Amino acid sequence: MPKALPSKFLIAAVRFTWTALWHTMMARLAPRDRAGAYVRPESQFRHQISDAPDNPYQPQAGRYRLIVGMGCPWAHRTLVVRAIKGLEAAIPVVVVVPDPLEGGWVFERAHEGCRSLAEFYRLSQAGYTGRSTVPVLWDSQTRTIVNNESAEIIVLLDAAFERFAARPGQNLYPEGLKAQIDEWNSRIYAAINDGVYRTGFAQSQSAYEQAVNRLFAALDDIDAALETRRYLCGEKLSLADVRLFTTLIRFDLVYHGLFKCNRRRVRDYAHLWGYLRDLYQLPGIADTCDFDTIRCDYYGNLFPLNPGGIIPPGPDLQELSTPHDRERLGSAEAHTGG
Ligand SMILES: N[C@@H](CCC(=O)N[C@@H](CS)C(=O)NCC(=O)O)C(=O)O
Repeated sequence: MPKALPSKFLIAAVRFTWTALWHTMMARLAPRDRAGAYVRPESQFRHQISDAPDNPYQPQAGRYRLIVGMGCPWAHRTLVVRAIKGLEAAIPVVVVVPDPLEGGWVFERAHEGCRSLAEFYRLSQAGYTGRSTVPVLWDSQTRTIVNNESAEIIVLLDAAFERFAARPGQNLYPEGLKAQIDEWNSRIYAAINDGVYRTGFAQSQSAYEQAVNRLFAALDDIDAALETRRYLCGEKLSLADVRLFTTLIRFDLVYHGLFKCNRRRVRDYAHLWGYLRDLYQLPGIADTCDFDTIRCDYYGNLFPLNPGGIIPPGPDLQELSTPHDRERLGSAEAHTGG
């Protein structure tokens, strides 16, 4: 005998309780404004590494550590720049993984005597109560966090470690293109990098619709722009491409399903799909992409978005390695010099 559906009283009670709990958990996971839109907290450690004489954080090989979670798109930016510049030997990486019960990051192996990233933040700044996010650029000499804002870490990795880079001269933020890169960055950040989170973390229908419309309008525009230029700023790779890449590479894998960004997939776009394959196939980049971890981190750990914890296996990403035919639009190098 098939079982009857639950009674309407049970359905009403469970709906009420689950919705209330969902809003409570979402409010912790994703702070929101009054309209239910996600508001990302500000990063709090904002020092620079440079050879300015009065700066305590001087460029040195082996002194700094990059702390990353392999699922995180913001941390992924720093790994991509590290790979493009050839800074693997100069700046070792320390990996953290999500702890589903604690709801935060923990070290794969205890680091500086800390098990969790939250303890590690407090080691750097006693009494720290903000979010313990990745990426973190850590100074092992002063045992302090230099910077925990990916947008700044990638600029300083590009500029400050030139003499330790295995591939020096790859300039991802050249003087002459700064204004153009900054313009792309602000559009891409709001509508796409943060936009997928604003879509997935929306706590009202109207906040969701606003974010998802803005996201796909931006993707449509960029797809059109990429018809005639190989990269966002023309022939040469720049930081704007790096910032777009780490969201695009996660798009069909997790944002399309889990974050309800499902109007189209990247692979449905005429030019974005070839562009993504082009970036993925640049030397060293595929090694920075850990698809299993991305899938597990998002589907397995964002409990309020996926309470059943089921992790889907798809999509098949083999095609990322197929020819993209974008060489015809220009060279694959970043700017050299200037
Ligand atoms: N603005 C930061 C955001 C970094 C961020 O939100 N990282 C997430 C992982 S994808 C995180 O560590 N979240 C932990 C938390 O919010 O407690 C950056 O770009 O560096």
